[in-house]
Amino acid sequence: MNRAMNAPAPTPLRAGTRGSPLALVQTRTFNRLLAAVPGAPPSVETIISVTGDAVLDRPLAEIGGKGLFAKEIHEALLDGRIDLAVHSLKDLETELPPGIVLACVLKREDPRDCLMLGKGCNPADDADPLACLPQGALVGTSSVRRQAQLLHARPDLRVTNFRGNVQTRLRKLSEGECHASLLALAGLNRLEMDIPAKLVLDPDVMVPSAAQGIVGVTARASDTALLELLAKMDDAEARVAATAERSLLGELDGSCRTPIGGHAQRLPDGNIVLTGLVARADGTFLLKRSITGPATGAALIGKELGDSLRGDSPADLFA
Ligand SMILES: NCc1[nH]cc(CCC(=O)O)c1CC(=O)O
Repeated sequence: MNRAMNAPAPTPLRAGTRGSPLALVQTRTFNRLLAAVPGAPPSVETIISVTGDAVLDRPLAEIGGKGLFAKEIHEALLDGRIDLAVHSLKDLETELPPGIVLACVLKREDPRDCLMLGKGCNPADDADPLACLPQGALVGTSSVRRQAQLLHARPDLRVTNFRGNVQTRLRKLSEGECHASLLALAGLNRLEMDIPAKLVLDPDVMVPSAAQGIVGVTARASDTALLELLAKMDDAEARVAATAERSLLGELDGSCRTPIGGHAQRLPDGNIVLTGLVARADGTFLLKRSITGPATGAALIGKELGDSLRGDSPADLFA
């Protein structure tokens, strides 16, 4: 029997995604990885337009934070308009709506933040990477986490709200609207974008956001066959880091106005070290702590570190 002629083609999976260039690249990467799983149906992208993408003139924290990007996508999943959704995991709330699960995470891109440098900034100094920013420099970022760490290290700096894509930022830098801008290296790498002058900041200079650089895929909890398929795509290393970092974030329960960082790394002995950070947006308070433990206890480690950071931070930083 000729299967190609008689068997119906498998129904393609509808992969929900935001329409931004980064979201589309990530979704296409997912589709390509899925196609390599034996027996998997094809997956086609379905763009869901979300509120967060339409409002560019105000900081995310002000217009409603993380939930803003995912809400419409969760609804599409629960309505059955899509079968799964591909997200930047750092933009996904730690507690997913009932009926939705984090089905798999993909191999992590570089989790570090990077400075896009404009006129007057010279990446030179080895000992102090931030020394490339001139005294009193104006830095564009809409992230309270990046702002807090910057101002804590360099109280002379000034921060201005800055969102938008890389091209917009490059233009603003070249027009002298500010001296430098901060963004996630993972985004640049995924878009295969190089920028004229940049400085990558190590996590001990700038603690990244929980799950930065990790793509996460959500699906309906009831869709057991699909969950089984997606589980085959789960990257164990990224899963451990995501579990530790998101558990830390969940325990801290900050509003999105609270600067919080979380970064897990694997040690040569197999344990993980999780670094967490809580700060005040103006940099006047900053607490950073690390904890080590077994990868199998990633969720517990995150919870313990979150507890400890919260216990020693001003209460008004938390919801
Ligand atoms: N908050 C927006 C966002 N969500 C994910 C990324 C980059 C990719 C990633 O971190 O996985 C970015 C851009 C940025 O923070 O510069």
